[in-house]
Amino acid sequence: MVSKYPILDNLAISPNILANWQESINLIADIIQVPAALIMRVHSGEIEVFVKSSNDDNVYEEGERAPLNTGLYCETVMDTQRELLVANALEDPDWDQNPDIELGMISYCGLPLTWPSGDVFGTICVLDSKANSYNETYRKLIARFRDSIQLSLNDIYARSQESAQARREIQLLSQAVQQSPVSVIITDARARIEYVNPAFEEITGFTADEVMGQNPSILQSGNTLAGRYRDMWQSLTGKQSWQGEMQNRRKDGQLYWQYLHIAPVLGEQGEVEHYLAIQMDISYQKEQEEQLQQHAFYDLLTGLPNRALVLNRLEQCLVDAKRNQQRVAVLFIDLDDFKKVNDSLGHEEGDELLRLAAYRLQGGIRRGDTVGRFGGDEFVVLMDGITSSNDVQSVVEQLLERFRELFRCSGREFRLTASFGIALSPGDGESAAELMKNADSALFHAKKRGRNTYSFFTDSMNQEAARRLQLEEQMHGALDRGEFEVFYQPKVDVASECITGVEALLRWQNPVLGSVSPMVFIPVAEQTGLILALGHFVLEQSLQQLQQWQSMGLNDFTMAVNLSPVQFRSATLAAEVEQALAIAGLSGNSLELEITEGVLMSGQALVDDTLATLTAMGITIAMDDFGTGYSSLSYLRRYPFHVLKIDRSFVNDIAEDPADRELVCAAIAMAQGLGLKVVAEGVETREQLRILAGYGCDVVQGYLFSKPVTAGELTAMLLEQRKH
Ligand SMILES: Nc1nc2c(ncn2[C@@H]2O[C@@H]3COP(=O)(O)O[C@H]4[C@@H](O)[C@H](n5cnc6c(=O)[nH]c(N)nc65)O[C@@H]4COP(=O)(O)O[C@H]3[C@H]2O)c(=O)[nH]1
Repeated sequence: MVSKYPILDNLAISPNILANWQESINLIADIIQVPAALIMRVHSGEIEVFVKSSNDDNVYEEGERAPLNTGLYCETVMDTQRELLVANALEDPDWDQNPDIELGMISYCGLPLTWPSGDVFGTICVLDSKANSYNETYRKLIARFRDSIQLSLNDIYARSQESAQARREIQLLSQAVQQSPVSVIITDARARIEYVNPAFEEITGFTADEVMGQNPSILQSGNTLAGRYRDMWQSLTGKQSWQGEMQNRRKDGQLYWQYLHIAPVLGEQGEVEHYLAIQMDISYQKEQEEQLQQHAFYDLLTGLPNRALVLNRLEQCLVDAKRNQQRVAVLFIDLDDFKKVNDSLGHEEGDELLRLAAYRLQGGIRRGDTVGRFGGDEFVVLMDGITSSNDVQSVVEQLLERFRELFRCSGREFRLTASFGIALSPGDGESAAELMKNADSALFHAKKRGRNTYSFFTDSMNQEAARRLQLEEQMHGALDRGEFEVFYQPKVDVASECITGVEALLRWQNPVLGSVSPMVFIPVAEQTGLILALGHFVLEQSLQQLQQWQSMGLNDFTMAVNLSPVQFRSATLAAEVEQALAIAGLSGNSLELEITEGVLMSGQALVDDTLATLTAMGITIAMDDFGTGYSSLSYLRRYPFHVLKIDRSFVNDIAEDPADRELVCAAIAMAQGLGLKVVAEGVETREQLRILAGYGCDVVQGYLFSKPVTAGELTAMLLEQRKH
């Protein structure tokens, strides 16, 4: 049956409140002295005796229900929502038929009870078996009890609303947990699993049933450091939450990375009742991270630690070494002439060779030491736990030994050596930066000593490095400041002792460093790249000078200009020379270019092409410093040389040293056999000249005739010669 009022009869009334109401109803019955005081509760189509006064003569039974629409007093109260007072039903034609009369109840006084929502609860009422007008005091009393019951109803209603809200929230939360892509585990206080969500099942491969009651340690991979678990339990037993990364194992044995947030759930007394763990599978992120790490800290070509990681490890080694009162060695390694080999090999094979060199280094160091690649052909070895330099020396010698074996790459064999610079903490530096710098200086020194060797750092190298730095600083902008000047040294025909040519030699006069030898600044300019601008300057200046001399009628000699191997790496060299000749208005016949073995060793096609173009322009090509390299002879045959310049180191001792004499004699004979003109450098004495003339040397150059001089001085010399 549909109720005629909005009713809310499903809300439970707690036993506490019921007990309260019972007391109130008993009190009302006592005070007003009636056989029945009642709280009635409406249901759909019925009304229930909800609480009744417990006096013996009460004719109503608790829980007893009567149908509505039967003319009950209470129904009228509920209908009108007002107080009803019937003093004597028997005498009241409106009430003389009501069902309570049958129970002997002929008077009634009642008030409505409603929920705060407006739904009807029922009534509070008193009934008497005799006529009763319920004076003002009684009616107020009933009203006061009604108000108090009404307050309870308000409370019950509010709380029911709250718990309904809470229920809704819990429902929502549990749905969220169920559907969450994040794995959720709830355990009891002893870490036995009580709940896992579907994401857990999916990530771990375990079903909820399989893990119930188990410890989450079933997921452990054995790869997470014990310290991490200790750390976690320390937080949890301290009732703190913990978060971190762990590597776990799925049911099928596969490893995965997870980010874990675990928190204790505390009871009302503050004791741990559960643990709630949330896990995210971060394997993918981890993989990305590792890749980034790999890129950031490892060299892609060789897989060795890169500069950043090596420096990092060095810092760490230095801290440990200080604590243990031990030393750290830094070995700076550079592959000798790798550039040339690389140029002749091509990129891929060059890379392969670097990888092979990296393996050799790796195979020659002690376990625990670090080999890193600094870029290019530079490597670094870090050795800790060193007590003396002997420890390092034996390792370096072993490494040099490993490099003695030929490298095999693309079916070819290569000899590739390495130079080592060594610095040891704390003597050669306390910081990573200082040690690296000093190992680098030592390497520079080893290179200067002829490569394929090693040098320990010394203080004098420091000074050398400082000087080099100063040199670089001063060289910067020196060309624009006009600090460079081209000097000229005559070349003299042995038979006539006439000047048949001049060699352009660069001079640098710096306000801070004074006069700097080209032996010193040319290698630095080659390394910094400044040689390109310097080379261009010399070419331009010397050709313009030659043009001036020619315009003065001094035209029966050539101009020799030195070219650095670095200039030969530029594809535009031949064009540059051609342009300089054109600007000076000269033909190629008046120019001689002196190149060293270094240019040819790289063996690249570019060198062949450039030399061919230059020769085609009528330019004379001279091999400079003959005798100082190893393969000069084969190069002589292979390339289009016109002139051979015998290095002054052989000429120097020619009068005293029979071996040098032999060598020079053989060189001249061979050059002549190949149709080359021979120029001997560094002739200082008549005796040397006599010997050279005896061997058939064509031209000499040296202090005997003149040091390199300014253009003005040489003009005077040329004019003087013309007179004779
Ligand atoms: N002791 C002694 N030395 C003599 C004698 N006659 C000549 N010399 C020196 O021998 C060197 C000959 O030049 P180099 O072998 O081409 O050797 C040159 C050359 O390799 C390089 N260089 C000089 N100018 C240039 C340049 O413009 N470009 C390039 N790429 N290199 C240059 O620097 C080197 C040294 O140049 P310099 O100091 O001018 O030294 C010059 C010259 O001054 C002598 O009788 N006794």
